[in-house]
Amino acid sequence: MVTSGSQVRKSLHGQPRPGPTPGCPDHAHQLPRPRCHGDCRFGSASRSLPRGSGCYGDGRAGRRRDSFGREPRPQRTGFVGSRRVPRGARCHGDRGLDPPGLGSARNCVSGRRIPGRMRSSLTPLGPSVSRDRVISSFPKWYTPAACLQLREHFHGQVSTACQRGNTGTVGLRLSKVVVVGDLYVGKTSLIHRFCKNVFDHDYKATIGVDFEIERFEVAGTPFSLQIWDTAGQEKFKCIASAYYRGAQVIITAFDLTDVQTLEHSRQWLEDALRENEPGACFVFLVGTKKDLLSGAACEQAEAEAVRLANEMRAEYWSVSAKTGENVKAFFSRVAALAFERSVLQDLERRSSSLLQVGGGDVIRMEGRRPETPDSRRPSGPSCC
Ligand SMILES: Nc1nc2c(ncn2[C@@H]2O[C@H](COP(=O)(O)OP(=O)(O)OP(=O)(O)O)[C@@H](O)[C@H]2O)c(=O)[nH]1
Repeated sequence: MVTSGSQVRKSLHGQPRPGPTPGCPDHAHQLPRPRCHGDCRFGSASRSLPRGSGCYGDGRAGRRRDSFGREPRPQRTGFVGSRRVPRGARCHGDRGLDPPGLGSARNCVSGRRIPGRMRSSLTPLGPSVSRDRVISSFPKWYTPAACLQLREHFHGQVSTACQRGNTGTVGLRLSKVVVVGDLYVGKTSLIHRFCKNVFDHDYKATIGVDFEIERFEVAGTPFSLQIWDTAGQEKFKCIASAYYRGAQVIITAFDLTDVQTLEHSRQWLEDALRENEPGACFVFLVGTKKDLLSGAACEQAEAEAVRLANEMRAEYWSVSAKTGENVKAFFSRVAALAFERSVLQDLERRSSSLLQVGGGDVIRMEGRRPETPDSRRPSGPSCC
């Protein structure tokens, strides 16, 4: 069940707003071309934009004005059949949408598809990412008691590949991050704190899904995360779950002050994993609203969460969207782990395609295959 654009999209006063829902294939012919004004987070004209993601940059650089000299109206970075509306707002949609994946990536100037061969040889251009999105050393875990990897430096093959600029298409692809969890736990607040550095005290329920794209520079290589915010309300679960597929990272959020939301985390993770290949996703368990707890209460909540994180084979983090505590460090860790896996997978893909000779024969491998996080992952519950 998915909402139709005209049914869900409402003005601030609750009046239906005509027009298509960006990202909806049914309205594809009516959608404006993705916009890129050179100062956007996608960078220059050669960058790919998901269809319908009207991009006016991150607000730091000059914006293009219309013919009346007006500033463009602020756009949601990735609006996909969803809208945050005041509590109690209803969703009446009933159609299915395919999440816009890489298949719909377009050249942001011409709107034409970039042929695969050409895309792989493109070097990202445009402005560099902001300083706090530059990751040069491997970001540390929150606690060694529940972490996905204890190493504090990049994998040797990844460092070498980055130094030689041999990271294939990694810099041009997006890694998908899906954030799930009960309603009101603070998923949207966490994403907005990181992507926009804002915090809103008012609760507005997410309907369906929404996404943001964040550009990083990891070990000197451009890298982007597509961060999907999903609705926690049960009645929107069927919409949100359609977007779980193809995730490289699953973030299960719970409210540190509400133990029930921690108990529900396991179910959220199961639902998200069901839509993905086994072992394909990094899993994080994130306790939100850390500012509301202190001392013994905080320690107790964290101890319970660490226990569950180990059962879920997840990395644990406590954060506060209100104060911003640990938010940047957390997403840097997510980006570094996702980047490292992407580079290793790319190396592996390229080495196996080199081994493939005409007629499908495969030459026996002489050296070691590049190690992937999956192949290194222990089978026990703790992955540290
Ligand atoms: N004190 C405090 N409040 C927070 C924090 N994060 C979120 N909140 C508040 O918690 C409420 C819910 O936050 P949201 O981000 O809308 O929650 P959500 O998980 O996205 O909710 P759904 O969209 O319904 O799934 C809002 O009133 C926020 O202001 C935090 O770190 N500290």
